[in-house]
Amino acid sequence: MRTAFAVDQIRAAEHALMSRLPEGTLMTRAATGLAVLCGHELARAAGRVYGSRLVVLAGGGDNGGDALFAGARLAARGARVVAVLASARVHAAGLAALKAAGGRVLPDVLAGDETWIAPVRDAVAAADLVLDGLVGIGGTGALREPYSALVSLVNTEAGGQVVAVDVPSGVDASTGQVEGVALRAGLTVTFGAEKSGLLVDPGAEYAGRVELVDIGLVPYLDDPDVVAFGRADVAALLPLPDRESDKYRRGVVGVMAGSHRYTGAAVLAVGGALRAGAGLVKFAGQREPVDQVRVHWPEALITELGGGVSVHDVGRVNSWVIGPGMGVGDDSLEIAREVLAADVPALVDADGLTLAAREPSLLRREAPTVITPHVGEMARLLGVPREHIEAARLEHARLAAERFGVTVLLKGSTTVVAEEGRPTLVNTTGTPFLATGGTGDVLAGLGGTLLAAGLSCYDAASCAAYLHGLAGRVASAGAPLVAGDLLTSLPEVFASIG
Ligand SMILES: NC(=O)C1=CN([C@@H]2O[C@H](COP(=O)(O)OP(=O)(O)OC[C@H]3O[C@@H](n4cnc5c(N)ncnc54)[C@H](OP(=O)(O)O)[C@@H]3O)[C@@H](O)[C@H]2O)[C@@H](O)CC1
Ligand SMILES: [K+]
Repeated sequence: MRTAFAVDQIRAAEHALMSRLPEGTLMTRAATGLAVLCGHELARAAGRVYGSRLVVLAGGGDNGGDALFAGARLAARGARVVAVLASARVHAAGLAALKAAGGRVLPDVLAGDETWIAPVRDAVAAADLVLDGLVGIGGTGALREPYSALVSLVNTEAGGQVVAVDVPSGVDASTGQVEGVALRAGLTVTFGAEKSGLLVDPGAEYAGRVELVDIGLVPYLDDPDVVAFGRADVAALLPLPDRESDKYRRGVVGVMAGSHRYTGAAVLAVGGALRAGAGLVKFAGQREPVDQVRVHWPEALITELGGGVSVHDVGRVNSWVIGPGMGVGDDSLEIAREVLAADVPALVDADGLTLAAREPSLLRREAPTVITPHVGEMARLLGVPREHIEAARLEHARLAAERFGVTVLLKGSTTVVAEEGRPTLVNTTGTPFLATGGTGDVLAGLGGTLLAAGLSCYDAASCAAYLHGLAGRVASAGAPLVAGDLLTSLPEVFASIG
C-alpha cells in the first residue's frame, strides 16, 4: 500500500524529527538521496555523470537549498552545473557549496529586463537534466514571477530529463491542485514520505514517476491522508470461494438497471456483477432490458417490473446495484425509493444519482451506501461547477462523503474513494481508454458483487476501482476498448490477483 500525507502532517513530523538532530541533517539526507537518483538519471540519459549538463532552478526556500546541494554533489562528480536563481534569498550555504564544487550561476533572472531569457533557454534546451528546486511544500497559490516564467520555459524547452525536487513547482502538495502553471516532471524525488498531491490528478500527471528518499520521517508520521492499494492489498480483501461455498454464501446481487432506451447498461452491469464472482445475480427491470439480459446472461434470475410486479418480488438479496440507464422519470424515482428502502448495502450509480440529486433523502439510509458519480454527476449532487471538482477531486469527494453520509467513488482521471474516518483512497490502475460509454456500468456491477460478498463499502469500492482499472489496461493494451471488453478481461485480472 502506498501512503501519502498532507503538508501539515509532513511539517509536524519534520519538526519532531529535527528537534533530535543537528541542524542541516535532514537537508543533507534529502540532497544526498536526490543527487544519487539524479546521477542514475544522468547515467541513463547521457551515459555518465562526468561531463553531463545540469541546470538547477533554485527558489528562495529550502526546496532550492536541496537542489543546490544536490547540484554541488553532481558538480563534484564532474557534471557541468549551472544554477538559475529565482529569488534574492536563495539558500546561502547551498549556493556556496555549488560554487565551491565548480558550478556556475546564470545571468540574473531578477534584473527586471529580459536579457536572462535567451541564456536560460539555451541552457535548459541543452541540459541532460533540469532540477526543479523552485518551490516545494512551502508553495502557496499560483506561481508568481519569475517562477512561472521559468516553469513555462522548462515545460516548452527542456530537451532532457526534468526532475522535480519534492513536489513539481506549482502543484499543491496536499491536494494536487494546480492554479496557473506547474512544472511537468519526468521524475519527482520526494523526501520522507509521499505527499497526497503527488497521487491525485492534476498533480499526479505533473509529477511523473515518483521516487521516495527516506530521511527518517516515517516514525513521526500519523495516519496517512491518502492511500493507494497495490495488488497485495486487493488480494487480501478479495473473497475467494472455498469448498464450503455455495451461491448464497458467495452473495446474491440485485441489479436494477436499464430502460427501454438504455438496454445495454443493464447487460453490462449484470455482466460486471457476474464476472466479479457473484453467487447469483437477480436482475429487475423493464421489458426491453429484461429481454436483452435474458439473451446475454442466462445465468441471471430475472424479474420484469410492471403489471403488478414490484421490486419486492425480487426477494432477498445481499446488496443492490441501482442506476445504470434506469431513467430519471417518476416511475424510476418510485423504483429507486423501493430499492433504497431495503436494509442491505447499495451501490448507487448514474441515473440513480441524478434521482438522488433531485431527492437527496434517497441516500439517507440505515444500510451502507456507495455512490459512484463521474464529475458531471458529482457537480449535480453538490451543486458546484464541474471544473471545480476536476481541479480539487479530494476535496469534493470528501465533501460528498460527509454531506451524504455515504462512501464516495468519484470516477475520472484519478478515481478517488472517500469515506469519513478513513484515509482517502486513490486508484492507481486504469487507462484513459476507460473513458468510454458503458465502462461505469461494469464498475457498478463489480462493486455490487463485492458488497454482496461482505466487503465494507470502502473496501468494495477500492477493490472494484482497482480491478476495473486493471481490466481496462488488459482490454486496451494501448488501443481503444469497448465496455464489453472489460468483461472479457476480468477473469484474467482476477487470476492475476490470485
Ligand atoms: N519536510 C521535510 O522534512 C524536509 C524538507 N526539505 C525541503 O524543504 C522544502 C520546504 O522548504 P520551505 O519551507 O523553505 O518552502 P519551499 O517549498 O522552499 O517554498 C518556499 C519558497 O517558495 C516561495 N513561494 C511560495 N509560494 C510561491 C508562489 N506561489 N510563487 C512563487 N514563489 C513562491 C517562497 O517565497 P516567499 O513567499 O518567501 O516570497 C519561498 O521562497 C521541502 O519541499 C523540501 O524540499 C528538505 O530539505 C529536508 C526535509
Ligand atoms: K520543486
